Amino acid sequence: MISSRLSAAIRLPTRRTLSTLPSWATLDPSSLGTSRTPHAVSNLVSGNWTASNSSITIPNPLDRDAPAVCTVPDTSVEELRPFVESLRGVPKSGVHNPLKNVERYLMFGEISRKAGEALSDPQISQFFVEAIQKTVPKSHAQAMGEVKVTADFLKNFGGDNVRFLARSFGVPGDHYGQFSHGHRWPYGAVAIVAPFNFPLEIPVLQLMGALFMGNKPVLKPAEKCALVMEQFLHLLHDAGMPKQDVDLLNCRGPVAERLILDADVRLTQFTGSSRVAEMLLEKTKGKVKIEDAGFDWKILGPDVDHVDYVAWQCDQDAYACAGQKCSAQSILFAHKNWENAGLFEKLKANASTRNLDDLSIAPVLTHTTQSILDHTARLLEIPGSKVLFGAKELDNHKIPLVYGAVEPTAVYVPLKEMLKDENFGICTTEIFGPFQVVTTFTDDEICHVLEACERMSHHLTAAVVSNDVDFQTAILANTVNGTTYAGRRARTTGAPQNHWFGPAGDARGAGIGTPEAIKLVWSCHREIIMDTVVPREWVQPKAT
Ligand SMILES: NC(=O)c1ccc[n+]([C@@H]2O[C@H](COP(=O)([O-])OP(=O)(O)OC[C@H]3O[C@@H](n4cnc5c(N)ncnc54)[C@H](O)[C@@H]3O)[C@@H](O)[C@H]2O)c1
Repeated sequence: MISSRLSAAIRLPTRRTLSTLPSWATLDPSSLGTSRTPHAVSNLVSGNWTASNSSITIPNPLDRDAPAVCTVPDTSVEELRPFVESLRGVPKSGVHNPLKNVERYLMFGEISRKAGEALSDPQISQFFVEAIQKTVPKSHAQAMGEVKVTADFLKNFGGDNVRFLARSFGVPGDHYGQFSHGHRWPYGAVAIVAPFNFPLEIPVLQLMGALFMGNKPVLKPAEKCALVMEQFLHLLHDAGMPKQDVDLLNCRGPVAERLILDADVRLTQFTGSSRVAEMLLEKTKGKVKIEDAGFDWKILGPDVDHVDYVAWQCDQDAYACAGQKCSAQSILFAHKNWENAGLFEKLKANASTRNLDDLSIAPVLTHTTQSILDHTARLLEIPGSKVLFGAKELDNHKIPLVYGAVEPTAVYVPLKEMLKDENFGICTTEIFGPFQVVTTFTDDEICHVLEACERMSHHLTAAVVSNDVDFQTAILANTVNGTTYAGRRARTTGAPQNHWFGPAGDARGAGIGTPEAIKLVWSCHREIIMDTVVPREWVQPKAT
């Protein structure tokens, strides 16, 4: 039965007492999707929690017969005025900058430290794990990983580390009294549009970056998981963040777009599909930094070793979180030596251990079962292609029909066929689910593998699984993906707080997580040239 599965996977306490809930919480995650009166998520604008005239009901993603998980404000364009006024009240010079309200750098260092400590508290981390799992089902380990990365990120920016983000530099001038300073300057009113798949990590890392650099952000989370960030804002307020510092807008996409245009938002950081990214870029005339679709490749080089390890990592990269990571392994190029070593059988065996009971496989929230099976069928029209495993609906599930329920799937396509113009597009289309394309190559075909990487449209993550330095260097030197792992343990997934995560090869690309990413996305360069001393002996020269 689904209900017993759910409680096992999510580790629901049978009964939660008030003392086990954080003092700031406005919901009990264990009651989400079980209560006939679902939690109603609120908006936050200019420091006030508000409701909208109508709401969106978020179904229980694991059980179509169960009560809704929550309702989310369906804010209409007519209700945007307070949000527009809040953002229009923010000067272009931001809420703080290196010359204004500098004490706020320290204030955010302290908020970040406290929030990181809070999120590391076992009761609070479990609160967020459950809230994540109820909205975007994923295994306990994956949900806990998301919470831990977020907590570690927040702890990284405690103390003076927020002000260090705004570190300036100076260069001596041409004459006495002249000196130039390069500063990191905020944009003022900014927006963050976040996707559903990491309900906590992606919005928190971008939101804090925006705040650290002196901006006032409005956050628009994905509808399906909005309750997670609603609760996190309560945590931030408890950690000392003024309520006016962040607005939270819950609405459908086009309404958020209206706000961004009407409030003259100076910069939007968008994470989500390429379709929406392109549309927003066009409407805002380019004032968007994007983290969009990931079609991520892994190349297994000729040097075969540690086959079990590599098979395990391939399975995790393709199917953890039901493949709903933008960094998920979308295509595997395996040297023939790996096929001969039995890699594909091991991949199949690993995938077969995944099940709904522990959420090692889970609902797909942006494709239906039929659309994934249709995509598979289209790939199978390519000569020589075949199903390695999967390509079936999950057994015995109650996932709502608007979502997808498919087994971990791998479709083999011959490399030469893949490269044909009529096939390349479909072979390199991101399916945001437990789905990958697999192909093989020989030593003579490395150039074709590189050609495939060159022709792909998105360059987010990649992995070169090889300790053969010649091979590794040839691949790394001729490709561009922004976050690329190399070596026997290389993976495509992994966006911890300690390294850059983001695309390369795209002038509009954003990054997330590190000081470099924060500075790049959330501040611009301002040069202030001090020129203070007119020489006593100055004589007016001829006009030029
Ligand atoms: N590159 C990355 O770091 C990264 C990370 C996570 C997800 N993704 C990508 O996100 C996609 C899946 O996420 P999704 O289904 O939530 O994406 P999506 O584009 O459907 O939605 C993302 C957000 O945009 C909002 N939105 C929709 N239309 C809008 C509009 N016209 N104006 C403003 N906002 C609008 C949505 O409500 C949501 O909050 C995948 O393609 C995945 O690869 C990328």
